[in-house]
Amino acid sequence: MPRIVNARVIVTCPGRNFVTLKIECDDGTTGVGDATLNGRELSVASYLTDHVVPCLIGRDAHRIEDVWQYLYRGAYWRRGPVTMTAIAAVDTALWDIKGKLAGMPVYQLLGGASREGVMVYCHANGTTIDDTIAVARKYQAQGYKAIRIQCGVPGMASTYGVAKGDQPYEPADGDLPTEAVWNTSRYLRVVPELFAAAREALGWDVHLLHDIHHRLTPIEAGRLGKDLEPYRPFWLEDATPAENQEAFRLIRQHTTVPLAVGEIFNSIHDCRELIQNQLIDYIRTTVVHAGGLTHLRRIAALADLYQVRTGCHGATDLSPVCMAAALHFGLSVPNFGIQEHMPHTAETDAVFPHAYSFADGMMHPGDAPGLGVDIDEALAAGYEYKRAFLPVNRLEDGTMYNW
Ligand SMILES: O=C(O)[C@@H](O)[C@@H](O)[C@H](O)[C@H](O)CO
Ligand SMILES: [Mg+2]
Repeated sequence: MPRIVNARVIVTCPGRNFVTLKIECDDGTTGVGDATLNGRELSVASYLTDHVVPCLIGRDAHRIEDVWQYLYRGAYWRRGPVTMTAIAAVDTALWDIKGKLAGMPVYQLLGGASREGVMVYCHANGTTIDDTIAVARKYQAQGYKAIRIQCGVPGMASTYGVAKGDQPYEPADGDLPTEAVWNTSRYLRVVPELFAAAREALGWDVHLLHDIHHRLTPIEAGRLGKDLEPYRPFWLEDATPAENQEAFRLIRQHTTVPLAVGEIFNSIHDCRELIQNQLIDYIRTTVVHAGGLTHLRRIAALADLYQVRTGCHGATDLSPVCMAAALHFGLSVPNFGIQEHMPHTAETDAVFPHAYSFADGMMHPGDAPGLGVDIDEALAAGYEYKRAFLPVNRLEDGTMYNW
């Protein structure tokens, strides 16, 4: 029986902060789990160091389900992004260990491959519509079959999803939260123009996605959905804040555009009504924030009953460890929809050597035993944590709004 003898929480910042849990067994086998929560990294690092790691030492690393239940029920204060990210890191690391001990890639342990590869979507963004289309053309030429398009809003200094200059897009951009300003009516005017231009330039053989990022009311989202129907979006994401899952009923009444939600969810309870009432088409929960592979499989199994497909979050503030785990999951899960893929920087990839690969619009986790990813601890040690907050967002009259 592989007994857990050590677990290290590694905080590193190769251009942006990542938190990784590395679990070590008495036979030397190790496993890694992503524990990164953008803007709240140290909360999870402390939760793991102070409240989880002491309870892991001496446990049987094979008992993934029992450890999951121990950490979930044993916390008493259930759920929440910090707790579920910490549990996810442990869960992911134990699946990595189990795969290594079995000599099999994790997707084989999850039931084997259900497809040849995992279709991914990338991000095309630009200050203007033309800039966005130019980036989208580049990705289309690289073979991506699905592209998320986001552009600046005329009259607004900045907007969600649009990088500054030629820097890679990184929202956590300040030692304290930067303040953005939002204007819904300007936004509602430019997005249909963006989609019209994108269809004109890119044609119909590419999936086009868009992230509203929690910024519309349900009826405004219904309006935008209606306006975009002629352009057949693959999905509209985070149309409205989803704490009130019922709100999506109103959007559904006004548009047939597929809806995706869930990157900020951390358990099945956040999405149960949305799924059971078929108020969404894709569930975005991901390995690192929704309790790991063990819980994500439960969410996907519920979604499958209601013809809801997966669309896991995959931004660059989720580490390559999460990306690897998501690809094993995406290769195997029956109701796979699509996987987000924002390529990490070379600096980050060097810290997290991995086996996953991209070709012809799809990714594959590789066949290395376990997850096929690790953390180079010596390299990681050279990148000191640098506090960074996600922005806040206000309306033009100063009212706090959703970022
Ligand atoms: O769909 C997405 O990728 C976005 O919603 C993310 O970029 C999100 O803003 C960040 O992950 C927040 O840290
Ligand atoms: Mg999003």
